[in-house]
Amino acid sequence: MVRKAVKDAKRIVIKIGTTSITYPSGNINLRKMEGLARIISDLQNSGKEVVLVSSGAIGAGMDRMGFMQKPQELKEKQATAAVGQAILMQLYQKFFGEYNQSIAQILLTADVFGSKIKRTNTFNTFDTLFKFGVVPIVNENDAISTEEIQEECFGDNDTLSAMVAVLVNADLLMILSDVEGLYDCNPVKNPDAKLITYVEKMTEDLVSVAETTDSKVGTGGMITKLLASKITSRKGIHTILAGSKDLNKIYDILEGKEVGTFIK
Ligand SMILES: Nc1ncnc2c1ncn2[C@@H]1O[C@H](COP(=O)(O)OP(=O)(O)O)[C@@H](O)[C@H]1O
Ligand SMILES: N[C@@H](CCC(=O)OP(=O)(O)O)C(=O)O
Repeated sequence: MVRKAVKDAKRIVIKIGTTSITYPSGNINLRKMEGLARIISDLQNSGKEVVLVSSGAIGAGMDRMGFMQKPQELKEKQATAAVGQAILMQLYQKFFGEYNQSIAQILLTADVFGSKIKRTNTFNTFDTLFKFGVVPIVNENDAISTEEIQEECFGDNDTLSAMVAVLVNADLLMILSDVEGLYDCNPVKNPDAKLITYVEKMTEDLVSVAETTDSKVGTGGMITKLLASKITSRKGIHTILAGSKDLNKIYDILEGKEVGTFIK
């Protein structure tokens, strides 16, 4: 029933993780990026306003530089992200361009959210892009911002997507990943894991079933997705955690169907 609220969502933040837009080999999953561009362009045509928060800069950079593992040194990670971010935007430009959908790149750093002036300026940019019908594509500015890619810091694009959802007064945050939603235990390790379809309130018990990730490219795993949903819930924004395997499910979600995990 509560999923009906999703049907009315006009302004939507969609976050896609590295594991979704790369193959396990590390190569870029062009079909996934292309599908995402087609569906988002179609949603725009239907009158929705979509922000895409896309990870994958480090993954795409690793692919281009021929790295099999994430570089260990911070400066190497940053350089890899700088290479990869340009590749990501080149591909998005191509795929969105096929549907005549304009896109914009917004690279954010954590300090933006802590400063009223920067927040206002950033909001004004988003708002103007919405007015022009442009899809903003957001990532952290990894080349200069150490918070996100340094191991000992707790920054990631799940949290970033929630902060963007709050900043732009979104109606819905959709976090797409390689798993279909929140399970009662890590489904990658437990084949019997059960999908939790509805969360009224994020409790400590639920957070405790979430683990990080064993992926070579993902950051934060399920923990950061749940923490992100806490940020949005506080502002009355619903979050859906769903799988990216079949991107057409984005339509089902927006029709109020029971897909993934709905977090009130
Ligand atoms: N309780 C859980 N339910 C679902 N996924 C979980 C859970 N605990 C840990 N995970 C892990 O979270 C991973 C998704 O996070 P991550 O690898 O960071 O993806 P992304 O790149 O999409 O952000 C899954 O592959 C899974 O291994
Ligand atoms: N900003 C980084 C991604 C960080 C991140 O949170 O990654 P992910 O867990 O794949 O969403 C990048 O573009 O590589």
